[in-house]
Amino acid sequence: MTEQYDVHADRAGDEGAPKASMRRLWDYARPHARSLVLGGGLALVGGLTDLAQPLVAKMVIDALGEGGSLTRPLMLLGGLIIVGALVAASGAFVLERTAQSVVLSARRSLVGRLLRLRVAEVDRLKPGDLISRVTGDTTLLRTVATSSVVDALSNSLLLVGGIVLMAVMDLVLFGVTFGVLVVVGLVMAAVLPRINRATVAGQAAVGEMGSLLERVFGAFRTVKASGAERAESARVDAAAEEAWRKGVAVAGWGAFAGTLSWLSVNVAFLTVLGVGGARVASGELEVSSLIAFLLMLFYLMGPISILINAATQIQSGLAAIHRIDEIDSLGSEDLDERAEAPAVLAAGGPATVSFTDVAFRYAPDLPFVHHGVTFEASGGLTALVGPSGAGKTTVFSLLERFYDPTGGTVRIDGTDVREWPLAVLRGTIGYVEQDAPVLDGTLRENLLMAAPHAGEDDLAGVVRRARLETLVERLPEGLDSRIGHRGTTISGGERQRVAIARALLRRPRLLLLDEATSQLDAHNENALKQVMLDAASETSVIVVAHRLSTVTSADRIVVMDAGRVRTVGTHEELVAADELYRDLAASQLLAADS
Ligand SMILES: Nc1ncnc2c1ncn2[C@@H]1O[C@H](COP(=O)(O)OP(=O)(O)OP(=O)(O)O)[C@@H](O)[C@H]1O
Repeated sequence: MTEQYDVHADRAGDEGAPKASMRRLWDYARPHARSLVLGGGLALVGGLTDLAQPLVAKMVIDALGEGGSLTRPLMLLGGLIIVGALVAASGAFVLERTAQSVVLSARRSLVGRLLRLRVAEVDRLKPGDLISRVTGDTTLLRTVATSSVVDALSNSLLLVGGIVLMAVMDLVLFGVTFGVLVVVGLVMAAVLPRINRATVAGQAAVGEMGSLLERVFGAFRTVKASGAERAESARVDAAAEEAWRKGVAVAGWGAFAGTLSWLSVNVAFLTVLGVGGARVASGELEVSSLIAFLLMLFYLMGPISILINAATQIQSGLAAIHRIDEIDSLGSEDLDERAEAPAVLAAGGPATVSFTDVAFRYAPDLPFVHHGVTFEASGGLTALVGPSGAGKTTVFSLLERFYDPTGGTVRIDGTDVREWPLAVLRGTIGYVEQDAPVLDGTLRENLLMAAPHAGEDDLAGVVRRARLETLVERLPEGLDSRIGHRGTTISGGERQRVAIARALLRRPRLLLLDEATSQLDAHNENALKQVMLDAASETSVIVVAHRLSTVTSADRIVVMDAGRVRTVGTHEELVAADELYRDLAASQLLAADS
């Protein structure tokens, strides 16, 4: 499925310049406008004091020439330097703090969006790449949305200020300098898009590395058992190398732009020195004016290189925003927990479920999985049985609204699930997935995940109902023991009962239980059967049963085959009347029990 991924890390680099605009950059910066203005203002004042230094230096030289006192101009120069440094440092701190805040809000909003993505979207994505967007791409925003924008604005002002002063000082020398600046501008216009493209491709390669690592750690034992460490690490290496290549390209273009502008200013310096020297010799220009002009030219090297640097960083920021914004274009869920449930849904007691002519496929380019599924389940224990791939687990996904049907209607308590507020719908259902995942953390955290406010009595109750007492006793710190990454320290059967206890703690009106195919021994199987029957006495339970032995006493058994409901009945009725069920029962040595 991952092949269809269209927010595709590795393709982003081929798409030309990212579409994110300066306006989007401003969207990130706007909430911090006040700190930006403060930080930028301080930085600008710091810069202006620098700008004033050549003028004061001219005063010093003039005073020297006229034999006047040096004390005042020198004190003025020293004061300017100290005040300028202090003001510039405060500005830098305010801007850096704001930059961190921009990253924080970008991360918060991105994480919020990611967790609300529709399951169908996540099916197509590479989680490792998504993680790199939250961790890596947001980091690129750090300086861009603040310092770089401020640098670009303030140094443009300083540059313009410097140019105007130069024009006032001497028009001929100004003409020479201006010509050089035009050349620098043209070079930058050619280089920036290249930096932009290389940055996007570099970030995409970093995302690809994340995806590959996630793939390895998702099946770590299999990778080891297959002796595939070397091959897998070669894949990650290749992505890392691609990131390196693009990073080097960015560095290369950046260095080229920087050097060229530096060279140009030096050429301008020499030309101004030559032309200016000739004009001083002919008496058209004072020596102090030439020195001040040259100082101004050198001073302008600062704003020019900062501008070039800012422009380069802004390209990286735009590339990051492009990747972050791609998440926005994906389908997300409305999980408004304050949404009101229709009156009928507020009812208690076991929920009723009905599927009416439901057709469904996972994606438009995939074949149909359900071809008109119709059945009802109200209270008690309902079992879904049938060959692998018949579409049983898909029934649960449609009830949870992980996906919406392509045709037909899924109803709970007579109301189309699409009309339920999503949070209310999922609050009504307890869902135990087939591989019953547990999250890294303590047993208690795992149980309380779906019902954080449940009390100790409720907790003890579900531990008892899910037959978890022995596990709790065995674990060194009872409920507060860590059960590890993916439940590595507990058995498959225990994991499943932990998942059931978690689901029961939510007091669901409908419990969906996808039975594991192979994890249970006879003891665990019997325990599971008892847990299911207990739960079915107070709520509706639907179980996808791979072992008929666990569901022979179900109130109704729905036999599914190739995306259709073949028949519905009790175990005895089906053994008598349905050939497929009889075969399934016979293959599991159950027919004789009936
Ligand atoms: N997320 C998905 N994207 C695309 N196809 C899927 C997805 N999940 C399941 N399928 C396909 O849908 C079909 C039905 O899958 P489903 O899991 O509902 O069957 P099942 O009856 O529960 O099978 P099993 O008994 O093996 O668990 C299968 O062919 C499967 O490959």
